[in-house]
Amino acid sequence: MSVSAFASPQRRRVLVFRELPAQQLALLQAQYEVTVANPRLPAHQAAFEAALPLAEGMIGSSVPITEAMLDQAPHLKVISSISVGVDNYPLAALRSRGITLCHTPGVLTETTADTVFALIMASSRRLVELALHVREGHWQRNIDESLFGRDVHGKTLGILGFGRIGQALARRAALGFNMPVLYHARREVDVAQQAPELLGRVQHRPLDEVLSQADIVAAVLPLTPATRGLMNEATFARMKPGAIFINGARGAIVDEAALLRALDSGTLAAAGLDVFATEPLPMDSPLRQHPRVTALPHIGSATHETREAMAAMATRNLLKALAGEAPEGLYAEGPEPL
Ligand SMILES: NC(=O)c1ccc[n+]([C@@H]2O[C@H](COP(=O)([O-])OP(=O)(O)OC[C@H]3O[C@@H](n4cnc5c(N)ncnc54)[C@H](O)[C@@H]3O)[C@@H](O)[C@H]2O)c1
Ligand SMILES: O=C(O)[C@H](O)CO
Repeated sequence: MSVSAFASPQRRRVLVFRELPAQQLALLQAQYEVTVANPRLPAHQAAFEAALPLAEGMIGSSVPITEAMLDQAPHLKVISSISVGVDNYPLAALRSRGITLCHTPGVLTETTADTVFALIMASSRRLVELALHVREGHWQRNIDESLFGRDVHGKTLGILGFGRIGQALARRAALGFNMPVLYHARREVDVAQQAPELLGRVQHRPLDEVLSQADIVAAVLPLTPATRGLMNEATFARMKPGAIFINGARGAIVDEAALLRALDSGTLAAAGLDVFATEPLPMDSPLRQHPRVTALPHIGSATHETREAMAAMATRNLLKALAGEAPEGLYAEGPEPL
């Protein structure tokens, strides 16, 4: 991606802070003067900062937007995130400044649930480890039980967060793999109304019960002040000995040092992680080499189809919100603030 600006003083300005497909970029350029500058790239930082003072709209993802940036952007009206998670945005500051936040719920739900289920399979059946066993030439005779995995079908799945992705994950587990599902969420879901196919197959339980009864626990809830560090020394200690932990949410919901201790003490048999406290995962992170960790580079929604759908939705959101119309992906905090 190159830093680019298309000068025309009278046009309203939009700042694209992460790569956008050409088709979406063209839609923006047809109406607005567009600067493309990703502040995570040193070569783009100056252009990003220079674009803030006149920007009315911003679109992108994976960049923490700070109050200091908002201070530099007095004309900003809309931020359109190419993500469903909104933990990169200072929600209270946006609210108090009257800046609209949009996101991309729904279009990535099924793909992210696929990724989380893939991590469940990979961690339980040791798929990555055993594929490397073959690739690295260690398959010289039939494997013995030291390389056996654990069944997934029929095991109890605990889901932390039972919104769009949690319910899509429950469908895969309950309907496809005959797994009883326990879930922990801020409130009980009316399954008969919202997910009738899961009636009788999922149960809302307090966190402690989900942790102590599930064979596999998968986190798919947002990162908020209430969920930061949710999985820590005490909560890992409540999990079944030999259980498996999967994180498809955000890295910071986990105390990674406590996770490593739970793996090394034998409390956890394995962990499957798509997200980390620091991304990309630092070279010296022990999670990178741990034999019982399957680590992915934050690919929950990373398919061609889904990333295109997210970019298209985020672009529509930005155009609508800047036109003063109601965008499909308006981020609205629920009755309980995050
Ligand atoms: N790994 C990835 O690439 C990837 C992709 C998409 C989404 N995500 C993450 O998944 C999250 C969930 O997405 P979604 O579309 O299912 O959201 P959603 O809003 O539909 O569902 C969130 C669920 O979490 C629950 N929850 C919220 N705060 C809670 C708390 N303090 N305690 C217990 N439960 C709580 C809610 O009650 C709800 O059931 C996103 O916010 C994002 O961080 C990750
Ligand atoms: O929140 C999301 O949409 C995913 O994590 C992709 O960034």
